Amino acid sequence: MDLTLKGRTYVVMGVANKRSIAWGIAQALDKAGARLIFTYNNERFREPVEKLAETLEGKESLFYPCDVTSDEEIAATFAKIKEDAGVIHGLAHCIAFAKKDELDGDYMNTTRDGFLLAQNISAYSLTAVLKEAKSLMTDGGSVVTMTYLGGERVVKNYNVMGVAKASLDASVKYLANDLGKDNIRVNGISAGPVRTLSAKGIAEFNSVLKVIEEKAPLRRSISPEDVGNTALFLFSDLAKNITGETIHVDAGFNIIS
Ligand SMILES: CCCCCCc1ccc(Oc2ccc(Oc3cccc(O)n3)cc2)c(O)c1
Repeated sequence: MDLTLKGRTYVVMGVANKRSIAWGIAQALDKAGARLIFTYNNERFREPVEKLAETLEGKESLFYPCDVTSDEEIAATFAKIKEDAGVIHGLAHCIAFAKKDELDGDYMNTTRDGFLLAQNISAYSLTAVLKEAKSLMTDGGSVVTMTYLGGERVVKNYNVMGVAKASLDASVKYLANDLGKDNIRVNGISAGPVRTLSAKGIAEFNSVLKVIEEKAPLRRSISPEDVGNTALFLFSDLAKNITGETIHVDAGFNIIS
């Protein structure tokens, strides 16, 4: 029983650039010997992701477009992955979006469109992806998605994304229940603030990062590598009886008021 993923294949969804949490996860899985399959939202991301993948130890990475708002595209992408790779052993879902102007000010300003968009991309997409991906996990599997404290309690400005993360957190549990009989585990990682491309969409992000470094029990911020290491554990056999769980990788910030 160990942390090696040699001979296993994982899908990593949501690498945008070298600062992405998804890239931290990819690097950890690569170091553990996994073969990686990357999906990206649109062609704009294909080249940067392929360039990053060239720096990995593993040289058999595969790349596919996947706009998670399209059921047809998800089905087509996983059909191609099934054709090209056959079996996958897990999937990292690092995808979320909300309108920038709804990540600032009063939550009450959320529009019906903005609410549904955030739910569609940041929460339902995990269910939509697993509908297609589960049939490729014939050896069982492990699924990890990214969540945040703002879905458990009010974090200023996180607003509509917090409600979407609450929806994602509940989805993790219902999906874990449905997929347990197929020996597929579903867990969340609740990461502390990381300075990513996505974080740029949140008002006053920098001040939240500063508060963490001053108030978190461990008095420091976290890195994509920290998240990658926890994801590696959740994908490994060491976590074989953990499902429906969310692990906070946030220097302990979630335990304080
Ligand atoms: C006020 C909260 C500070 C800590 C936020 C930590 C965090 C950082 C980034 C997170 O991921 C996203 C992903 C998409 C997203 O929506 C965006 C991002 C950029 C532009 C845009 O129009 N929408 C907002 C946050 C996330 O879910 C949580």
